[in-house]
Amino acid sequence: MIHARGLSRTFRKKRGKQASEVKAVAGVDLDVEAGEIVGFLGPNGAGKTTTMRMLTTLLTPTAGTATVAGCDLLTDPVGVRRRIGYVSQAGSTAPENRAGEELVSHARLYGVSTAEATERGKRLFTELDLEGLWERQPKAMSGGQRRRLDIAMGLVHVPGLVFLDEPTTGLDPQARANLWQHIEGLRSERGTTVFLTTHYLDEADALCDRVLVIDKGAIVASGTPDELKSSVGGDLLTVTVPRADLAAEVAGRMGALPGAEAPTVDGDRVSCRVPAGGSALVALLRDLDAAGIEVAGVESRRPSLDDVFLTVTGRSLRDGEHPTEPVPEQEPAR
Ligand SMILES: Nc1ncnc2c1ncn2[C@@H]1O[C@H](COP(=O)(O)OP(=O)(O)OP(=O)(O)O)[C@@H](O)[C@H]1O
Repeated sequence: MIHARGLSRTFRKKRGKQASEVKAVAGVDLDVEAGEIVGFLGPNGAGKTTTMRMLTTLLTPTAGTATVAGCDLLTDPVGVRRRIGYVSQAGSTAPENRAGEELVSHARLYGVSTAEATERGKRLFTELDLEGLWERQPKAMSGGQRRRLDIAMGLVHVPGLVFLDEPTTGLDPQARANLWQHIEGLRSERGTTVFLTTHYLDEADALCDRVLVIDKGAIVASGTPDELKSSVGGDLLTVTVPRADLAAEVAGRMGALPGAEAPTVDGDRVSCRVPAGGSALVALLRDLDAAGIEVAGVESRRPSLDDVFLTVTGRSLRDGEHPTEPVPEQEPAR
């Protein structure tokens, strides 16, 4: 459904007399098969939105090729546009128009009849918890309601491929859960392919068949959430000791567990990665008990997608809470 090779975008920035280049996306190869839900993750400024804007024809690549929904991105952008839905971070509704009318006229642009567009629109309003807001102007809606309206706009023409740029940012937990259900429903009932960016790792874990991690404009990891988590190298075992002077002894015994990586000590906490946390924990507790060493707490934790992030990008996704400032667009560097 999406096949991109060497997709790149360089921006030229001018500050006073100084010109510089930003390689926002640097040679991305990616494949998304029909019916997949694929999550695109990366720290702030990694190149997610730029990649998405290229794949949706809103931005011209400086290099590379892609086919999107069966159409060539460079030679048939109109074909791509007709076959996709795109929900940008900024949204696409005019603040003054009535929500329902806006939705119907959007679907009409794709050749859907008014009757059918109205029926689909009303169904989407119910499913996305927007009932009673058909006549409301977006400017008089809450942020979460507007976000859900944006999503309805991206779906009303029933595209086979939907791009969602941070669809659940700003939604409350209930609305997020509804949207996840809706996205899963799109796939199971209509075979829709979904390509989404998110900052929520639990979302990627729960919703996505596959995850691609981008950092500094390049794909640095890809796989199912489980594959990525297993690639981190085992479960994280943590023992808390009642007195910090016991930590070195515990670290020595932990490091002797089969397949254990070198333990780290942080005050009264000793941690290391082991291939199988459950059995390692039992063995360690027996060993410590036999040696008469008391422990204050133990934990064995499976790697999370955040651990994957830390391993492949050297940063936690939670480090970059603040989105990068948008920079005025310049001509692409050729
Ligand atoms: N129009 C532009 N002009 C100049 N530089 C840009 C432009 N758009 C993006 N960039 C730069 O390209 C890089 C990638 O930005 P992009 O918005 O694709 O990242 P992102 O992964 O979507 O980040 P976020 O998670 O913060 O939305 C950043 O360094 C950004 O500052």
